[in-house]
Amino acid sequence: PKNSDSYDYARYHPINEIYSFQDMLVAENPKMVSKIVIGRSYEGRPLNVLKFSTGGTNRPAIWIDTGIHSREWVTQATGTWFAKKIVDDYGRDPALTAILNKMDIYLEIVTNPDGYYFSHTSNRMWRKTRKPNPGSNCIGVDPNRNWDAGFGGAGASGNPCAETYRGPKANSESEVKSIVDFVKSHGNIKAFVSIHAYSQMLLYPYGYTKTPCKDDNELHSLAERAITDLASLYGTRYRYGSIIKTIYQASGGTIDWTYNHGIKYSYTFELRDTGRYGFILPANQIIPTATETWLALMTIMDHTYKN
Ligand SMILES: CS(=N)(=N)C[C@@H](Cc1ccccc1)C(=O)O
Ligand SMILES: [Zn+2]
Repeated sequence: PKNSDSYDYARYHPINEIYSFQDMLVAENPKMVSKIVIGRSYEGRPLNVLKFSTGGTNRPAIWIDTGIHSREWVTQATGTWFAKKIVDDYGRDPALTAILNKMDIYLEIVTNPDGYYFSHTSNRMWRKTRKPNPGSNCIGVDPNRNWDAGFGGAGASGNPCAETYRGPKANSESEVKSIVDFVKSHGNIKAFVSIHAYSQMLLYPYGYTKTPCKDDNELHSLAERAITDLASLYGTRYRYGSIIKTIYQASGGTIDWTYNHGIKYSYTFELRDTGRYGFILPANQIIPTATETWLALMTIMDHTYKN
């Protein structure tokens, strides 16, 4: 594609096309968009983060990641659509413009590049990273069990062959450690949204314990508003609540760590669908999914901006 207008958002793209989309978007919007490489994957691919900023230094920020589970292809596609939406809506949509005049947005679209490449070339259903596990023939760690939050507890596996293998220790995966280091060095992130698929859920901490997080009430009512706004477009229905109560117990999850690190507005989305197509969501649902999810994301970002 020649530019970000001719890029086909209604199609799934291989990793090289997403990477060139990122460079295109930066080249087209040099004042607002920049690309930060926060680290490298196990196989050496750059971990690219797009930064959307209208000025200032180290402004309060919102983090969004997609594709940490590589087979959840609608999420990387949605992240690509979000990137274009942000540059298109700044200066046009009053709510987004107000947010970007005061806050920065960081967006990591291909959060597990090795897994994403492997899901295109070898195994469409690949979920984990692609780092070999010493002493095992099985490859990969579940990057949504590798965080230092209830690490190693119930809701993750110690078996390298399991899809939910937690890894030998917290932050063993560079794809995870790179985000941890970025969050720590930035120090001013106010909202952290990690986007998965599928199930149609909006989840908040905790996954590793039934004990409600201290902001449970606020996070619950914000989630309710967000999924109501999402449903307003096509009627897509989401369940919402804490991870452990809404989906299942899971330890070492991303947003449990970000929440415990002080980022109050920590959410995980599980996008479409509820199992008819599952991870193999038809490409004609990419744009509807991205568009309805944007409404919920805007609700969360607006609340963050106002609080
Ligand atoms: C279908 S799925 N794998 N995206 C579901 C996802 C649920 C979850 C979300 C947040 C924190 C912990 C767990 C997981 O098992 O990793
Ligand atoms: Zn997932």
